[in-house]
Amino acid sequence: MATTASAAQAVPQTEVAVELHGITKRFPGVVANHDVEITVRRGTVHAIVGENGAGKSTLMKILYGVQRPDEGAIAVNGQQVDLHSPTDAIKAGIGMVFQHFMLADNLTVLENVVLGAEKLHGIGGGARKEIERISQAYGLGVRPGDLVADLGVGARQRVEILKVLYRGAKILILDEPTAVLVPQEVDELFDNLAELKAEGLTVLFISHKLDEVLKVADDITVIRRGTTVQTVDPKSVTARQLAELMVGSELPTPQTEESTVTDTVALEIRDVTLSAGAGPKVLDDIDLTIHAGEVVGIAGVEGNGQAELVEVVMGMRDADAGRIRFGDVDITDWHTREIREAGIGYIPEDRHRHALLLDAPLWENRILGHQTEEPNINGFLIDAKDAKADTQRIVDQYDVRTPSIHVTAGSLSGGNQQKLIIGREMSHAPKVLVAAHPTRGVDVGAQSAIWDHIREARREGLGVLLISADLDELIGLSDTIRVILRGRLSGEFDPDSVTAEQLGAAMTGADTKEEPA
Ligand SMILES: Nc1ncnc2c1ncn2[C@@H]1O[C@H](COP(=O)(O)OP(=O)(O)OP(=O)(O)O)[C@@H](O)[C@H]1O
Repeated sequence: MATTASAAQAVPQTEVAVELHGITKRFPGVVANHDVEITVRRGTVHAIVGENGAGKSTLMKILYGVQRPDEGAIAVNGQQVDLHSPTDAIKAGIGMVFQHFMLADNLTVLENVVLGAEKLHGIGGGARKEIERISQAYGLGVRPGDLVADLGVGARQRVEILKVLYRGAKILILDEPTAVLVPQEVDELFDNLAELKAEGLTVLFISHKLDEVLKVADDITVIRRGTTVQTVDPKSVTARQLAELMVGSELPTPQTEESTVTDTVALEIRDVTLSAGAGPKVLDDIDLTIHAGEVVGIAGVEGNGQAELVEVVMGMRDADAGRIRFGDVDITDWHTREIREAGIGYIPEDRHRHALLLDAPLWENRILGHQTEEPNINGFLIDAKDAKADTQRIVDQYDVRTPSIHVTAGSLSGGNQQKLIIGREMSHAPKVLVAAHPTRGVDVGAQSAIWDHIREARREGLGVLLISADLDELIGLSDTIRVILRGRLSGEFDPDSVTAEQLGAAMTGADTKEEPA
C-alpha cells in the first residue's frame, strides 16, 4: 500500500493549499484531535475518512473557524492564519458546504446567494452576472432566477457550492456531500469537482462512502481516534484496506443470510392517500405489506412522499383515506405514543428534532419516547438507576464512543448519536421497526454492526419499513425494494438482482419519463 504521506511532505510549498500542523483539540473527557498533520495539495480533491467520532468534523470546523484548536498551526497558501470565525475563514478563501442545506425555499437562487454578501456585487444585475459567470465557469448549471423550492436535491447542493464560490472560496470543505444524492447526481457532483480542480481550486471531502472516495479523491487521509494515521494514494488501496486502516484491525467477512420472511403480516398499509391542498397528492393510494421477518426498503429521491408515509404510519399525520393495521389491530387513528408502546420502534429522519434532546445526558435520552416502559420506570416513577444501567449496556453493545453516559447527546459525534438512537429503539424488542435513514452519517464498520443487529431481530420476526437514500443499504438489507415517485409506489424490485443504477433510474423517473417531485 503506497502512502503519499512522505510525498506530501515533499510537496513544494507553492503547491500547498492548506497545511494543518500539530492540531490538537480537547473537549471535556475527550481528545477530539491529537497532533493532526495534513498537507493538502492545491488543485486536488483531498478526502478525509475515519470512524464515527474519529474527529473529522472537529478538524473541519477548526479549518472553518467554528472551533479553535488548543494547539497547532494552520497555513493557507503558505501563510499562517489565525481563524477566529467563519468570517476569518472566508477571508482566507475557505468555504464550507454543510450536509444540511441552509437555503430559503421561498427565495430565488439569486436572493439566496447574495443574502449576507450584498456588498460584493450588489443585489441586482451585477450579482446576476457574477452568478452566471461562476455557474458557467464550473459547469454548475445554476440559474439565478429559479425558485429554490422548485429545485431538486442535487441542484440545491450546486447552489450551496456556488454560494461559497461567490464569496471567493478557493478551498471548499464538503461534509458528506453524497449522502443525499442518487447515483446519477453523485456522478454530476464529481464532474463539478473535476471542473473546480481544473481551475486550480481545492476540495476537502468528508465521506463514509469509501467506494466514492476512491473514485473522486487524489489523496486520502485516514484519521483514527483523533489522529492522522496515513495519507494514501487511492490508486494503491481497496475500500476494504481503507476501512481496515480506519478501524486499525482486520474486518470480518460478511455472512450471507437465508431469507427469514414469514407469511404473518406485521404491518399492512391499505389505500393510503394524503393530499396537500389543491396540488398533486403527496401519497397516492399506497398499498404495502410487511411480513414478520421481512425488511421492505423504500427508495426515492427526497421529497417524493417517503417522509409523509413514515409520519402517517407513526400517527404524526392523518391520512385522507386508507387504513393501517399492525398485526390484526387497526391503528389508523392511534397516537404516536400508543403506536410506539404497542411495539413499533421508530428511527426518525431528523435525529436532532425528533429523536434526541441534545442538551440532556445520554441516559435521559435513553428514556425519551419510552418513559412509560421498563426499565425506565418503577411503578409510576422514573427509575433513573435502571435507565442509567441500561444506557451503559446500549453504549457497550452498540459501540457508542463516549467518555460516559453523563455527557450531553449534543456532544457526541453524529454517527454515535445515531448508534444510541438505534440501540434505544431496538431495546424494546419492537415487532415492527420504522427506520428512516438508520445509518446516515454512520461509518462502514458501525453500519455493518447496525445491519447485524437489525438482521438478528429480523430472524426473531421483526418486520422493517426501511427508508434510505443509501442504495447499498437498501440492496444489502432489504428483502423487497419498492420505489416511491410522486407519492406512488412502484412494483417490487429484487435486491439480489437489481443494480443501484436501475434503482436510480426508477427513482428519477428516467425509466418511465416521469420526473421526481
Ligand atoms: N462540542 C463538543 N463537545 C464535546 N465533545 C465533542 C464536541 N464536538 C465533538 N466532540 C467529541 O469529539 C470527538 C470527535 O467528534 P467529531 O464530530 O469530530 O467526529 P467525526 O469523525 O466527525 O464523527 P462522525 O463520522 O460520527 O460525524 C467525539 O468523541 C465527540 O464526542
